[in-house]
Amino acid sequence: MGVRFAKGHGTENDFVVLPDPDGLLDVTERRVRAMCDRRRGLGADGVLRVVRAGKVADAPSAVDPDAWFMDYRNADGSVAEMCGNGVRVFAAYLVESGLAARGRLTVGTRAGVRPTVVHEDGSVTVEMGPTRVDGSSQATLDGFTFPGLAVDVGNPHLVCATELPVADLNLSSPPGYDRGLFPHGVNVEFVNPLDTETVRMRVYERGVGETRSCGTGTVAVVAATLNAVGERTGRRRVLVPGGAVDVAITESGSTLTGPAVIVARGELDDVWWRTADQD
Ligand SMILES: N[C@@H](CCC[C@H](N)C(=O)O)C(=O)O
Repeated sequence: MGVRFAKGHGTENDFVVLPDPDGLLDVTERRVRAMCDRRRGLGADGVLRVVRAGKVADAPSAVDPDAWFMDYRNADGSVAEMCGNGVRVFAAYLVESGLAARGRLTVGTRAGVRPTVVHEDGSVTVEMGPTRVDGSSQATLDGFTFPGLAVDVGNPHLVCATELPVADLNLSSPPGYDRGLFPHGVNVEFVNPLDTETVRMRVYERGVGETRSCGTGTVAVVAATLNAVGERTGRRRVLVPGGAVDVAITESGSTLTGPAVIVARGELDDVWWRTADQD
């Protein structure tokens, strides 16, 4: 019997979903890298293990041990605190698999509890928690320097608004950043504010590379965009290469609304799973 999986995406930020309610799977860094590899594996930006919080050693104590926990890994095998698009796909998976009813449900993450609503049209709203603007910094890319704002959304972001069209940037190699300020790495967003309702963004994700969307990144971008015009609350539509999401920043937190799609379900070959840990 192979290892069950599903494949899903949220605005083309794609994930392998691994159902493992009792925490029995040994999801090693090597296996994550192999699953996410687009040639020798299934191909994905990350892995979402679906497990009861009580079975996860580093789940925060605020998460009910019986709650579903999103054990998120980046494509390079590293663990990250939060993944906004991942929570939408995770919630859609729970509903489509009969593990939770459509409507309100709660997802545990390393950044804390994320209340979520799966809507009738398949879109998902996630309460993303508070955002924290941590001050100025800068990124470098292709010989250019981009002033930016550090924003924490449970995971670290550096948001760089620029007049250069983001579509023209070369994100084939990682942007440089201040390693003193971001000792554990950072997700870097490049942003063109378009009008008072819309911004366009591209992202280079820590542990992955350029992705077609980053949910926590879109929230960081809206927090930084509002900060730049002296506002603490507001909403924006964020255009990403993989589609569009809607973000609201309120006095008490933030929400992210966007699509979530389950593409396929299947089984990883047993021999492949065993050998994937040996490379
Ligand atoms: N794609 C995600 C963010 C995933 C984690 C990130 N790469 C990190 O290391 O912090 C999202 O949708 O938020």
